[in-house]
Amino acid sequence: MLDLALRGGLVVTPEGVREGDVGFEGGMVAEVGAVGRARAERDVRGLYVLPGLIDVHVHFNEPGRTHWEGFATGSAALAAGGGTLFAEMPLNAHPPLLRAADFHAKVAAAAALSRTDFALWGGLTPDNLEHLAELAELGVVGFKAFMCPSGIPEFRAADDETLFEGLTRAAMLGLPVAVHAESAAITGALAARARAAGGRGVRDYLASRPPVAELEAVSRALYLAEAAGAEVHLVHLSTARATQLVAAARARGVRASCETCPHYLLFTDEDAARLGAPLKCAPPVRSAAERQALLGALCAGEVDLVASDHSPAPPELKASEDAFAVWGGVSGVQTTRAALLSLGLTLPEVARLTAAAPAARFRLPRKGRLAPGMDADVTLLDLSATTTFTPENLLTRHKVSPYVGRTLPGRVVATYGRGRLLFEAGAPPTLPPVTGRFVRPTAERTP
Ligand SMILES: NC(=O)N[C@H]1NC(=O)NC1=O
Ligand SMILES: [Zn+2]
Ligand SMILES: [Zn+2]
Repeated sequence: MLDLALRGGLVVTPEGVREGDVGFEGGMVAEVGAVGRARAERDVRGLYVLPGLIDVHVHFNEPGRTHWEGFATGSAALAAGGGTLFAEMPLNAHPPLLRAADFHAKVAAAAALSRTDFALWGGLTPDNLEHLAELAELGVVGFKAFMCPSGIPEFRAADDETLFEGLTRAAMLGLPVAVHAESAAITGALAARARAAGGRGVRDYLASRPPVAELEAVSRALYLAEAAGAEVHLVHLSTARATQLVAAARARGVRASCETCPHYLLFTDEDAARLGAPLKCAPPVRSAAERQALLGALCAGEVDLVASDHSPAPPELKASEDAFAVWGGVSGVQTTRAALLSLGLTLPEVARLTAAAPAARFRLPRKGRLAPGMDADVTLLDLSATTTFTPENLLTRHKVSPYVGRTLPGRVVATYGRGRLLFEAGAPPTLPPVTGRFVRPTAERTP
């Protein structure tokens, strides 16, 4: 007998939408279609039933900067946006995750506080090449490197030599390297020049990180990965041309993938000038023409997946009049699917970009699809409703976000993680306490 039957929903897979039931048993999907008897029933007629969102790029900043976000609030906000798993970046926490000794405190905190399941990225910096193997052993999904300053002094940028050596080692360990690709030489020189001339405005900041800084660094990362025989994942691409560089590299056999973020698809430089600090990020949001081209690349299948790059900070770090001094990072862990739906993407496309593709790319076992034997990670979505995001319904620790005041399509009615209720719209915030589990990637498949 099933534990729970969701009856009569519109079940979404990357292949399409079919009316049917979904049955849970022992935390897994047991049946899809017409399912048998269950101890509990939920009528979900008229609701879309999607695989839980997987966000492979968040900064929850715990331990050490829990006052910036933390696992408890970050994962609650993720679940409220339909999310069931996140992969957390190694930086902004203190210490950053650079060696085995940093791992245990982080896993303990996440296992105690996270509502959703979680995976972890290790770091790749000039300080920890000798520690990549021990991090792989502990189950990180890959290694994150910055080609420019990260904003966190204790997480140093990888010079080309470090990146090449790190890629070589990662290849031997069977893990990908995720790269923040902006040229330090270009952005550093342009920022110094602007500041010397007294530039402090949003436009000055945007001009200091032009598309060519991304394109040059993406090209370099792809060449280094190719020479090292490594898997490389280009994070938060902000231009269509960068996604095309990745697609071209893949066509010549480089094991490369890429992601973009909702803020590059929804917002432009005009919005940055108007909204200021909530929309400051690196790379920055682009012109309307660049935004349109990136959306075209996404629709043409040149982007593997979408992640939030949720990187919040306390309001006082988002308050300076100097655009260069403001913390760079967008708070968006709760809004990814609403944002994608506002762009006209179909539900199967959304399910692919936010669940099936990230699970497959990072080899997350039993995640990303609604099928028998997979984890019962499910979002119930009412597409006849909209959501207006407010400081009250955003469950993040801080409420500085470019999405505040925006009305976007759909309303998350409930989220289940391994069959347990993680979020229920309208329910008091005291849902039964549940915590997530650490997810390690499966071994690389031999070709
Ligand atoms: N350190 C950190 O979170 N940086 C992120 N913020 C941002 O806007 N881009 C990033 O890489
Ligand atoms: Zn980054
Ligand atoms: Zn990031």
